[in-house]
Amino acid sequence: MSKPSTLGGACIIASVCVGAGMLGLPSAGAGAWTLWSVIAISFTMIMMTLSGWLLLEALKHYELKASFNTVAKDVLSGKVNFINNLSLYFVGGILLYAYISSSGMIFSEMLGVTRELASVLFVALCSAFVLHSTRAVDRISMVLILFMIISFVLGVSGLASNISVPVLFAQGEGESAYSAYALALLPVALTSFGYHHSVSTMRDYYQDEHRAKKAILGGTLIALTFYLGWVICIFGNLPRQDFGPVVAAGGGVDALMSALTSAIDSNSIKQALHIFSIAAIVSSFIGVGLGVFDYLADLFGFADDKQGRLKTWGVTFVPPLVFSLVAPFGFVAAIGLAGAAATIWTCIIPATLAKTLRQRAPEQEGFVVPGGNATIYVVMAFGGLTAAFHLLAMANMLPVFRG
Ligand SMILES: N[C@@H](Cc1ccccc1)C(=O)O
Repeated sequence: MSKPSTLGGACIIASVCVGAGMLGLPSAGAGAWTLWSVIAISFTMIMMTLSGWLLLEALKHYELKASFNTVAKDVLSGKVNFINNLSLYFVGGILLYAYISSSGMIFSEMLGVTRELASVLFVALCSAFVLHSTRAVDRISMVLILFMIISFVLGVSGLASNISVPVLFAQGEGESAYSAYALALLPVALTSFGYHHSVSTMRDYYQDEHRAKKAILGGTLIALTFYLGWVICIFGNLPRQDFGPVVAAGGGVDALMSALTSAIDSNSIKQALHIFSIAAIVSSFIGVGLGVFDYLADLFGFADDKQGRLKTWGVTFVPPLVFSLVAPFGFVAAIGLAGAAATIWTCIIPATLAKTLRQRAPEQEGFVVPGGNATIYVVMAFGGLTAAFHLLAMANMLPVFRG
């Protein structure tokens, strides 16, 4: 049997990363603008790669089939494990909520129906793939990814040819230095580099931590390239002050697209970007939906037959749909909140697991993340501070850009 290629695994990780987080980056980064957004996004990429590696290091003590949950159950106390599971479910639920809310807005405009009806139709149609089978999700994901790649290349290359360098590198003046706004970008950037439930899959796929490590780095590097290209192309076309209405509308993709639409003339670029944002939302909805679906089926012990799957479908999709119908709130706020919760199981818990297991087996054989215990503490601090920044921004205690 031929060995799986590193690039293949890197593509899996990249496709898990690319999603809602990426769509939220331009609105969340508008305050910090180009230079500080590039710094914040690149720094988050390094931290999130290290935290994935720490999880990989923790996994090396267990059999290849072991999952995140296996290690967490073995190492953590019942209470901490409960919090870990809760944060996993919370992140999945809030992401589904954000996808449903924004697709409701996009499709109500396209179809000329109410936002509520558009949301219900979207959930009914797209969750049907998840309800049917993993295979159906696999098939439709490939089609969507193809659409995403083509429309991204067409749209972004169109934007790239229109970049205005003075707009891109506009400098903050006097009191309102742009750097302070970078802190509020971190939670959204953290969400956009979330892939950690797939670390154990990578290890099992390569049967080797060192190759899995390369695939993870490759995946986060591909995602970083996408994100920087995306942010730079948008910031070079849409001046900072034009983000005011986008931020006021919650930073959703629909608002971003209508602002871009008035800033560019080419119809084909507009179409390509529109298709890209819809394909990205649908594929993330289905991908995250499947993850939550499998997780809840396992948690509640629902059977894998028609009736069991229908029950799992209900607990997975109905709560976020109801929330989005009764209380639709800003896209960027939801993605940031997802980041603030995701920090628990993507940074803090992986670092804790690696630390505990280094103490349990001090001989340090096999894969060890470089940097000693300093790496562990830096990742923990990054995770804790990022959650704190989101809470401070929510309480209006951090500078929040309003255009
Ligand atoms: N990175 C994904 C969301 C995600 C977060 C955390 C873990 C897994 C996935 C996105 O941007 O849509």
